[in-house]
Amino acid sequence: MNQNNKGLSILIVDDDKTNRRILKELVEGMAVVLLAKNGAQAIEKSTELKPDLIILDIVMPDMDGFAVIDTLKNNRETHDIPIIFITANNCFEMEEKGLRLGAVDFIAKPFHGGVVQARVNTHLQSVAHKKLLDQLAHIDALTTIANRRQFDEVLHKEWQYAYRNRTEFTLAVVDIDYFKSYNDTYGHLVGDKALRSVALALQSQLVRPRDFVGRLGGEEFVIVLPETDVRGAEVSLHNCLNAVRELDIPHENSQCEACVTVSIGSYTCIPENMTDMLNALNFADQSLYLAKDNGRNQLYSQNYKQDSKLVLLNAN
Ligand SMILES: Nc1nc2c(ncn2[C@@H]2O[C@H](COP(=O)(O)OP(=O)(O)OP(=O)(O)O)[C@@H](O)[C@H]2O)c(=O)[nH]1
Repeated sequence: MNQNNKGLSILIVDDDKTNRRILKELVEGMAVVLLAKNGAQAIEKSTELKPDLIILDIVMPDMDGFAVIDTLKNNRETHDIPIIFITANNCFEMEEKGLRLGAVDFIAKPFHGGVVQARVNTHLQSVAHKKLLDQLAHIDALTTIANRRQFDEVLHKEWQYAYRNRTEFTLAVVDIDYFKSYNDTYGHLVGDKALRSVALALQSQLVRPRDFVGRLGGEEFVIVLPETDVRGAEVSLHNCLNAVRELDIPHENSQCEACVTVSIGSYTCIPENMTDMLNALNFADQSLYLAKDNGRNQLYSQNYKQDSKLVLLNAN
């Protein structure tokens, strides 16, 4: 068993039961094994379960391996899954065709068990590395919460969801108060530590699975609350204000409290179209400006409705 590949899955596609069993026995120590006995099942399971690697037979009734790879490579959901062809019908033309269609490898039957295991292991290792790099690319190194890149992706996805399903959606921008003077007073390294604590305090208040907090940059964070109306958002965001204040990080030069606090600006709406996404961020920014202007350590909440009420909640 290769510990590095833990948590990965392999889909074995073969119309022959014995082949499926032998291949399963060969690779089951390396990853979770899924099985499909024809092309249609292979496509269904790939789309639904998103395996990390597919071992695909070429000659199968109804839909052969070439048709399967063609379908998977043309689907945005599955086109990145690496595919290894395995076939008794092996000749250079078949191998070339398979590789040109996007397969990462080609194994001829009858196969040698050790060779199959070594090749599968190599591909699983590169999947694991890719996943790790992908994770790192979406995390803010200082605070360990999501970064700007992940925020952009989440915002796009959740905005689209809210637009399609006509659900309310809240976007909030959070900014640490008087952080320049915090750095000037305590030094940049202590400032970094405070940034980390604030990030984790915000994160601790977001309990629903799709709630999201990320660092936009500097001392600014962003919160996405899908399927959340203005009232629900105000409760969560007020909790965020309190959680930061309750960290009780001394800030002797803050002009609003004796500890580190944040101001939050939010905007709640049901998206009217896909292009309004940036306007929502502008509205949340505008709310933040108003919260700062009104004395900091508070939430300023706006919503899209005609009867829009502007809410100011002090943290205390
Ligand atoms: N320690 C630390 N400081 C940072 C980081 N990124 C940005 N900052 C600092 O955050 C401060 C932000 O200052 P300003 O934009 O003037 O805002 P502020 O002093 O918080 O004032 P208000 O937002 O108006 O309350 C600057 O001094 C930046 O250097 C970081 O990664 N680490």
